[in-house]
Amino acid sequence: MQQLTDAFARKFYYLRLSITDVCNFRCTYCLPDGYKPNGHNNKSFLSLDEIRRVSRAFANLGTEKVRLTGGEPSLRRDFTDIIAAVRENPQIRHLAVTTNGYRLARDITQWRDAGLTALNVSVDSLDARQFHAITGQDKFREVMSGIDAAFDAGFEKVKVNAVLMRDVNHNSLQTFLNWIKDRPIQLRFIELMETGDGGSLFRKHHVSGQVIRDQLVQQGWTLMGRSRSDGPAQVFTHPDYIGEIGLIMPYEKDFCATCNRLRVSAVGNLHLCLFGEQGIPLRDLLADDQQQEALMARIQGGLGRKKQTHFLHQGNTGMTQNLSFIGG
Ligand SMILES: Nc1nc2c(ncn2[C@@H]2O[C@H](COP(=O)(O)OP(=O)(O)OP(=O)(O)O)[C@@H](O)[C@H]2O)c(=O)[nH]1
Ligand SMILES: C[S@@+](CC[C@H](N)C(=O)[O-])C[C@H]1O[C@@H](n2cnc3c(N)ncnc32)[C@H](O)[C@@H]1O
Ligand code: SF4
Ligand code: SF4
Repeated sequence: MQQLTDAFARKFYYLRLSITDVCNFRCTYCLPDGYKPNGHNNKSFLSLDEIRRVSRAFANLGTEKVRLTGGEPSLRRDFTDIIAAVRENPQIRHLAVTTNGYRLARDITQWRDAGLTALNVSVDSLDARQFHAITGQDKFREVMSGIDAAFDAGFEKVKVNAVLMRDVNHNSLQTFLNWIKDRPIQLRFIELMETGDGGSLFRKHHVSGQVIRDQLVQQGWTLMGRSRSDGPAQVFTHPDYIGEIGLIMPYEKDFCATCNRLRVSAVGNLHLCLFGEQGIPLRDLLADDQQQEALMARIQGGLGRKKQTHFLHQGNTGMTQNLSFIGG
């Protein structure tokens, strides 16, 4: 087996697999007008067998972690079967999902039993009204009980994502800190990223994670190390807190130097970067088991075209209109 490696000697251990574009939330920074079908109907998202084949190919190329994302991945009726199918590969030791949390309370035990090992939930505000205003859904309490249900189901840690927005939640650090003081939650502030649809929101609300980092350091938080299949967050800990704080700062210098992940969209295109071009079609090689070698060769070959960084500083968001179609 040859580990996936690009022209800049970065190695790829982590696949982010989108399984649907559909979402039931309308987050202001992602799908402010809600999900609109984009030329393909729901049936055209990767089938369970196609997901099985693509995850097998990546597993054989050294992938040790897969994240299921979307749209809202838990909207797939076969979501539990998808978890089990990806876990058929023993090389994939970590299987995570990123979710808006609306199905957690009902289904998390089932997902864990099927082989889910890690959970990231998006919660931009701890104020129910503000949560509603940001997501378009009055479901703060349901999502909170979903997180409790995850601990009850045996998850030792839950990661929570909050998109950092000026004049929305950028002054809420203390509220989040109080929340994680006695809870094993890694609360991550994600810098708002510009997308094709989100230019004006970005200009209005983008704020650097530096404002949070300065406060953390001042209060005695310290930076932890990262392992090879971790996401890009800088993670901080503090002796008085059970929880942790993560900062995802894609505009910071050298953010892309440690890129360790590739993406496959819900229609089966390989994306070399979150802000890249159209993607390399894999789907014609996912129809049966006979084409695994060709599939692996195409993934490996495509990787040669991966660029060193994103081009967000130049205002170039690639073809990424919003993050729902590729899963962030
Ligand atoms: N620019 C950029 N942003 C990323 C990248 N990976 C993750 N992000 C951002 O971080 C958000 C949160 O990612 P998650 O899905 O929670 O997972 P993660 O933090 O990457 O990974 P884990 O460490 O596995 O939990 C994504 O939705 C993106 O907004 C990346 O490679 N590039
Ligand atoms: C696209 S969503 C998909 C999974 C699921 N629907 C959810 O919201 O967790 C993945 C992550 O992307 C983040 N995200 C979406 N648009 C973003 C943007 N413009 N800038 C930064 N993060 C964004 C969301 O907050 C969420 O944590
Ligand atoms: S961030 Fe997630 S929950 Fe919010 S609209 Fe986008 S895909 Fe849906
Ligand atoms: S922006 Fe692109 S190159 Fe940079 S870390 Fe993210 S996926 Fe990798």
